[in-house]
Amino acid sequence: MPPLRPPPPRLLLNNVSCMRNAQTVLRDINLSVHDGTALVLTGANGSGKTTLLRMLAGFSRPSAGEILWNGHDVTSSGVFQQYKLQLNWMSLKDAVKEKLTVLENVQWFELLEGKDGSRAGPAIELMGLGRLMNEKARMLSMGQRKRLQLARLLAIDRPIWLLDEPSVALDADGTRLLEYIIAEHRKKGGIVFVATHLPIEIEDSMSLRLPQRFPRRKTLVDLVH
Ligand SMILES: Nc1ncnc2c1ncn2[C@@H]1O[C@H](COP(=O)(O)OP(=O)(O)OP(=O)(O)O)[C@@H](O)[C@H]1O
Repeated sequence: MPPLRPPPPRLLLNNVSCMRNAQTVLRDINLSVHDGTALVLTGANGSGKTTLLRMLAGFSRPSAGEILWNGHDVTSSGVFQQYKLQLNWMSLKDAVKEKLTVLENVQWFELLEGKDGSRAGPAIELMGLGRLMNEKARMLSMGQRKRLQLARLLAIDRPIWLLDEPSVALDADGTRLLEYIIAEHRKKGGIVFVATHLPIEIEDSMSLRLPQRFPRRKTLVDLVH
């Protein structure tokens, strides 16, 4: 019997580089990402974390190399239409509709997906916003808005999560909840990318620290130490 081959990675980054304004932001990134994987991206401000997430989302094309999903280039037009349905993107621009209630904000995303809106309530409850379900979103604090974004992730339920600074503004409880939903998502085979400056506990995660792009100059912080 021939030896069993490991399954091909769900996502493969082959020598991915990115230029911005004639400067190299990312150089030769290589990653194999299988179902259930979490990757924590760290690095100084401007090191390219969001840029990499945007490329993973297919929003921008690598200037060299390729990103393959099931062996197909994610930026090729036929593939992108399918690939984008796999993605749940969460960024600092939260796209929360201030005039809608918390519930409507989540249901609206679900309806855009062609779903019936029934997952919104349980997702909001899980994220600890049950008592605010019928409040207008403009009433929410920063951390509550973040929890609302996380409720949207849960309600839409796509396999690949691209999370840019997901724990900013969350309290300790909120961060634990975030860690919990990431763990549960991975148990179902979901893939999670997290770009962060804040500590986050994700069991068996891969980590990628992007190098500082420019030699560091002396800053005020150096002068006061
Ligand atoms: N739309 C753009 N056009 C040109 N350059 C850009 C654009 N967006 C980002 N950049 C540049 O790309 C580099 C990487 O930015 P990016 O936002 O990916 O960094 P980051 O690691 O996410 O930073 P931070 O920790 O501050 O969020 C920066 O030098 C930034 O100025």
